[in-house]
Amino acid sequence: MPSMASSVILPDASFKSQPPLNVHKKYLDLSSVKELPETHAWTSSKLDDEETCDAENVPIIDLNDENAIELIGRACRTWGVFQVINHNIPKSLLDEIEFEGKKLFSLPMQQKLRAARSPDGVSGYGVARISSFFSKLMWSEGFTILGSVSEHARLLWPNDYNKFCDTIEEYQKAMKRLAGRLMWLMLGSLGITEDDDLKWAAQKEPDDQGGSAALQLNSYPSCPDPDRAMGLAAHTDSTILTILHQSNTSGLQVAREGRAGWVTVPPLAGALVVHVGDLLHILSNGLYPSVVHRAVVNRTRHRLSVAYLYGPPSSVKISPLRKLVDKYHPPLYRPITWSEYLGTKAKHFDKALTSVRLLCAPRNGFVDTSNDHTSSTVQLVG
Ligand SMILES: C=C1C[C@]23C[C@H]1CC[C@H]2[C@@]12CCC[C@@](C)(C(=O)O1)[C@H]2[C@@H]3C(=O)O
Ligand SMILES: O=C(O)CCC(=O)C(=O)O
Ligand SMILES: [Fe+2]
Repeated sequence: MPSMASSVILPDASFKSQPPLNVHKKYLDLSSVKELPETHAWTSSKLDDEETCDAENVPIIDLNDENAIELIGRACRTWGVFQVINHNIPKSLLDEIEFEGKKLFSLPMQQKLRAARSPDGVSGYGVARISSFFSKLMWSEGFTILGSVSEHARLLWPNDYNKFCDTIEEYQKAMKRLAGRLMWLMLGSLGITEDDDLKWAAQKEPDDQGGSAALQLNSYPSCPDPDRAMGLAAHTDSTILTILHQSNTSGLQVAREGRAGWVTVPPLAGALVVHVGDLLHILSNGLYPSVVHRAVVNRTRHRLSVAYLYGPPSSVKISPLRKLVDKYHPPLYRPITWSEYLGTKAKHFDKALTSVRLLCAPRNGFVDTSNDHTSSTVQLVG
């Protein structure tokens, strides 16, 4: 682990009283910085060498389209990401969560640090969890909500947190419904309408299906030197699927399987971005690869995004769906729960999927030796 990581963890108790401003670069108030500090300067080659290629666009899918399932299937196989329209989430709710997010991040640093994520924790205010894998810091701040909203909101706004909580709860409820619907469309496109492996997901009532989720608010202040900064480094999400609402400022980029370069996902008013996550990659036995994505920053505009990170109940074992496995298609991943997977991700980051991969040597003489989950090639050995 980079040496910087160990030096940036503050004891939780130190924020409780009156923490000094800018205690450490990790909690630098980015919106007040006029010049990019060395701690946040990624080598320029990291950004420049990877030419962006916008020749092809991420698919936009109308959920009212009668061919929605097929279109989703194609998007999941080839991109791992698509935008959805006619998703029934009211524009007013998207605007409200954006407003509440902006309000949160514009609080003074001392106030945000009252809700700081503890060193081993998941929820609260802080830098991206994956920061510890990089020697440079990212140009962003985040707020993760897992479980009780009010617990954290109370720390931020001791006297007036109801509005924030109401908006978050309404958003979570609407997203849970949409996530369940999207998951069944994605599974449907794999030919799966019900499955013994997916009892938890059986949709009796739209509001009554058993997934769980985290909500991540991301803030990317305008940056004095955007070409050398990184908003959120390249990663895949440890989810079944993620629903991302990006404000009207672009920044999200995705990598496409087997191709060089980054493709920008342009913000489209009212549309939501859907990512295939690592757990769907596992469920689909690698047919729907999770999408590698990142966020870049810009010189003039502050950007906000809200990610609804959807997964199964935390202790349900996830493994390649039985219907997708046979003697010609052996299971490529071992069973794992969402919580175990998050632990694996925290330890192995981009090698997490590989670390749960089973090495298969079927009798046809092929062995899957790929040690990188972004590659689904099967190589001949011996
Ligand atoms: C349920 C999740 C999923 C987490 C961890 C935990 C809560 C916060 C999520 C994120 C959100 C930002 C990118 C990411 C990579 C990160 O650093 O924190 C995500 C991570 C993951 O998808 O692995
Ligand atoms: O801000 C974005 O566009 C990406 C956010 C993201 O990837 C995440 O929260 O997991
Ligand atoms: Fe992500």
